[in-house]
Amino acid sequence: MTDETTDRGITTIEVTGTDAYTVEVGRTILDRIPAALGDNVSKVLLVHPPTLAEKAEALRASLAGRYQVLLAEIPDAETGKRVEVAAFCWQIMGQADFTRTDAVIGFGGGATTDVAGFVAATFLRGVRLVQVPTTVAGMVDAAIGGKTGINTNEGKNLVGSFYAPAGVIVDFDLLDTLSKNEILAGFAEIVKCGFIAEPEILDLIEADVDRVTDPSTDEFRRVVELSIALKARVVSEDFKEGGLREILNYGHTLGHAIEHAERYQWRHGAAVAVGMMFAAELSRLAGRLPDAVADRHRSILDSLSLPTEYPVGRWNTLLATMKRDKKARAGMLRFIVLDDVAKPTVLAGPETSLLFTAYQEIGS
Ligand SMILES: NC(=O)c1ccc[n+]([C@@H]2O[C@H](COP(=O)([O-])OP(=O)(O)OC[C@H]3O[C@@H](n4cnc5c(N)ncnc54)[C@H](O)[C@@H]3O)[C@@H](O)[C@H]2O)c1
Ligand SMILES: O=C(O)C(=O)C[C@@H](O)[C@H](O)[C@H](O)COP(=O)(O)O
Ligand SMILES: [Zn+2]
Repeated sequence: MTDETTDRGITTIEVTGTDAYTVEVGRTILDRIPAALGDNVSKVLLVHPPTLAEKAEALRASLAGRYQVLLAEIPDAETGKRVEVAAFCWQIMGQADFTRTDAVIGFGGGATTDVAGFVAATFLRGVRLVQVPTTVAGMVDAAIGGKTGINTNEGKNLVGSFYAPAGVIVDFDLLDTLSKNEILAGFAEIVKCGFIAEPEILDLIEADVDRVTDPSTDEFRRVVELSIALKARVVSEDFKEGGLREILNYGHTLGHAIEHAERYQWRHGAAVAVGMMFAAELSRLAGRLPDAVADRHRSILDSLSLPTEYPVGRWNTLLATMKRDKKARAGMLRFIVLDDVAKPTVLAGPETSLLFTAYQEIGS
């Protein structure tokens, strides 16, 4: 960390590996974007959703002295994660004669950074990418680790690539317009980090849920930084999800199937919350997880007003979609389950009857 960043209270978290980069966390730090972009960049595509138009225009103006900045306003949330939207961005870059020394900035929630990352990964087979997340889910998870992607009619994130950003700037000032519901949805990924590896997160949520979910508090910063540091450690060791990285998918097998079944009208965090509850029940019924830890999932998710139930009649649809989960192998479903807090493992090929019993436990 340089003296300049230390003096400004910026936390730097390193992601190591072939394409190493830094995640910088702080307040009022968007002026760190040029350093993250690196040298020789002349054109920048700033990808953002309509909700962030004002903030994106301010960012464009602040960068305009150094770069030619083109704004790409894309549809909001999951409607932005479509191939037509990627094609819209490719067209802007093609018409502006972008070269391999030009860059993309993903400026938005996880949906925006996922599609911006995919655009950067694919245009000219890869241009520089800086992620500037504006939601809690984006800050602790989506902007870090290089999973980029879009949805297809058949399922969530079915097309994408692993493509590391050149840097990630996490500026808490950007959360000033984010609704409490969206903050709480982002907490599903933080709770995930708590159960798979960082029990301190669970203790902090249980100690004072109002303070921990308030972006102005030290507790909020602590759980965000713990989550980022965990993600950085995991993706540094296993960028392309050969093994360890699968733990970050806790709750996502059923969660993604719910998002698909709900035509993306459910927030990702809400679907992952139900998915984690299901995975906890599955772990318990498989004889691995103590009842108390499964119950702890329910009480923590309840305290964050996140859902823990789903209509029992939807099972067949969800099961069919889960077969397209990226962890599945040759028709065999694989789930991340827990042996205890911070002890994640893989449950491969569970009996359909066991899955259905676990689902009944969360059925409404
Ligand atoms: N690549 C990864 O590793 C990874 C990890 C986690 C989640 N994801 C993906 O991220 C998405 C979920 O992320 P999300 O919860 O950020 O959803 P999102 O991007 O849909 O954002 C949620 C909503 O908040 C709005 N918004 C964003 N920033 C705002 C701000 N500062 N003020 C006001 N409104 C704002 C958005 O316009 C949107 O309506 C999903 O598509 C999920 O699959 C990817
Ligand atoms: O970074 C990862 O790896 C994750 O699994 C993080 C998840 O929170 C995220 O939602 C991710 O996009 C899911 O990836 P997928 O491979 O299941 O599509
Ligand atoms: Zn997720």
